[in-house]
Amino acid sequence: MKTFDELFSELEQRARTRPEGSSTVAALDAGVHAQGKKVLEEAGEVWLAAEHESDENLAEEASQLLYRLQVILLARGLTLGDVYRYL
Ligand SMILES: N=c1c2ncn([C@@H]3O[C@H](COP(=O)(O)OP(=O)(O)OP(=O)(O)O)[C@@H](O)[C@H]3O)c2ncn1[C@@H]1O[C@H](COP(=O)(O)O)[C@@H](O)[C@H]1O
Repeated sequence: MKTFDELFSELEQRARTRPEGSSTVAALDAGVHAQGKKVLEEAGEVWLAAEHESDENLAEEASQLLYRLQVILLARGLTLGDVYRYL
């Protein structure tokens, strides 16, 4: 189990070190268009899970949306601090 901030630190490290087989490196290399599509896809899956699926499925879809959101932020070089200042 990890927190949102811990996941972001892990993804920053993946972006820096670019290990073989990392899905984050592949997602970063895919570009902003593909990254944005994934954000929308996972957001839709969260919505559908909230309307029709179990709590467990909703939690899993939410985790994927958080991951995809972090990827798109990271690709633009933003930090979580850049986002948190608006919360
Ligand atoms: N939390 C996630 C995470 N959530 C989702 N995903 C990616 O999203 C995919 C599932 O998304 P989809 O439902 O769209 O499935 P899909 O369409 O079959 O997947 P693709 O064809 O798009 O690869 C997974 O196969 C992963 O590639 C994630 N990939 C990585 N993480 C975490 O990120 C960290 C770094 O991971 P790596 O970069 O892979 O080392 C680790 O802590 C991982 O647990």
